[in-house]
Order: sequence, then structure tokens, then C-alpha cells
Amino acid sequence: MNTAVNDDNIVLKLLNVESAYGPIKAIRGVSLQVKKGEIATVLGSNGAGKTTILKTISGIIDPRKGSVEFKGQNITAMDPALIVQSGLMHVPEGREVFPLLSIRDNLLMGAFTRNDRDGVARDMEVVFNYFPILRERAAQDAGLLSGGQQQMLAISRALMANPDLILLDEPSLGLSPKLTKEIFEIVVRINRERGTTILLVEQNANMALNASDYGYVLENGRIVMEDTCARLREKDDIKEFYLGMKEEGVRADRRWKKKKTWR
Ligand SMILES: Nc1ncnc2c1ncn2[C@@H]1O[C@H](COP(=O)(O)OP(=O)(O)OP(=O)(O)O)[C@@H](O)[C@H]1O
Repeated sequence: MNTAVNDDNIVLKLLNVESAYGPIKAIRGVSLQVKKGEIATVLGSNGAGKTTILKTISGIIDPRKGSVEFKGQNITAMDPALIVQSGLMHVPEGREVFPLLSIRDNLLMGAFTRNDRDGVARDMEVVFNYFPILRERAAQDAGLLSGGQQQMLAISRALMANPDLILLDEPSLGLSPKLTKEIFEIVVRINRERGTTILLVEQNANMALNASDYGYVLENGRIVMEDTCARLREKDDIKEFYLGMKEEGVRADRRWKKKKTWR
């Protein structure tokens, strides 16, 4: 773990977190941390437990064991509304925009914890500049937007809270490669221009590793590897199993025999 970091710089810290659905243990002793101002990513295939990590952080699921700290405060199993108020926004898998509300009203829902009208108006301009299509269609029902546009709206709704940390669940889900690239570019701009810390979970390892600073690899509910994304991209197992790059000399018909070593 990147423990060499001063604690003041750690926005989010999970320690030995275990969460389950009845008898199904979805995450088993997950420890991770996210530094202020960085984009961190959790990579993992279907069912690895990525969404469960995010739901546990934002209070939707109470963990069976372990703790979650946000900005130095213990938020383990805290009421999700209080977690939002403390500056943590969750962009869920599948976006979950309010389909019968206008785009503008969806954005205002994101700002429901704020009283500073001028600040809210300024941030509405900020999101319209990131995603001009939302300005053009501001009066329309959100349900009429395409999947990619709904993803833009979901990210923008989170930004309207002016959060310290955004949890982003699989933004590439169901999107074309072109749209995925566009959305990732804006996510990086948001991080660089506004200093918003982001924890991103993704199956699209290529996109996530390019956009992020630090990465964790999750398999069957356990973190099996972590490092800077620059270094993760160079690891053989990441190249082979996450980036789809075939190792020299490994015959296609034998590839299934190769085991992950996580070294
Ligand atoms: N509501 C639920 N009830 C029972 N089991 C669940 C529930 N949600 C998730 N699981 C199980 O928990 C495990 C982790 O699921 P999770 O959704 O966190 O994985 P994931 O890595 O986000 O997968 P994906 O990339 O497919 O979204 C899986 O075995 C899944 O079947």
C-alpha cells in the first residue's frame, strides 16, 4: 500500500473491509487508500467486488468488518445522506438519473446540500462547459438522453455538489470506444482543473490505467496487486490478463494454461 504518504494527504482510507450479501462474501479484507487530488482506480472483472467497494464507502451497504475513513473521519456505516453532506458523491453503475426530471433539475438535485445560490449557478456553468450537450438540452427530460449523455449527466450531477471525492462506477459501461474516450478525457480534466479526487472502478483496464495515478487489482473480493498505474501497465499479468497483450512465445491454444502470479 502507498503508506509513505502523510496522513493529511489521504482523503479516503479503507482498512480490512469485508462486505457480504447474506452468505455471499463480496469483498474480503479490502484495504486501500486514495490520496488528495489523485485519480485512483480499482480494476477487476465481472463480479470481482468493485461495485460493492463503492457501495460500502458511500454507506449503501454496511460492512461486516473493517473501517472506512473519509477526510480523517470514520464514516463506516454512516447514513448515506450524511456522507454526501460531508463531500463524497457516488456516480452509480447504470447512472440512475431521474428520467422524468429535466436535465437542469437533475443537476439541481446534485446540489441539494448547498445553500450558496451563486456557487450553484457557477457550477452549473462549469458542467455545461464540460458537457455542452447538457446545456442545449437542459429543459428536456433526462430519460430522453442517450446512455452516454446520461453518463455525462450523472457525472455532472455529482460535480454540482462541489465534492471532495467522487466515486465513479464503471463509466464506460455500454458506451462506444469513442464516447468512452471522450468521457475519460473530461474526467481527467475535472481532476486536473478542479482538484477533485476520484476513485474509479472499471473493467476497461486500458482506459482506467491511462487516466489514473494509482491502481488496485481486485480478484474475488481481494486486492491482489497495487502500484502506480505507470508501473502496473508494465506488469506481465496486467498486460496479459487485463490489457489483452499476448506474451511473446505463448501459443494462443495454450494461453488458458498460463496462471496469474501477480508479481
Ligand atoms: N444484491 C446482491 N445480492 C447478492 N449478491 C450480490 C448482490 N450484488 C452483488 N452480488 C454478488 O457480489 C459479488 C460482487 O459483486 P459486485 O457487483 O460488487 O462486482 P463487480 O466487480 O462490480 O462486477 P461488475 O463489473 O459485473 O459490475 C458477485 O459475486 C455478485 O454476484
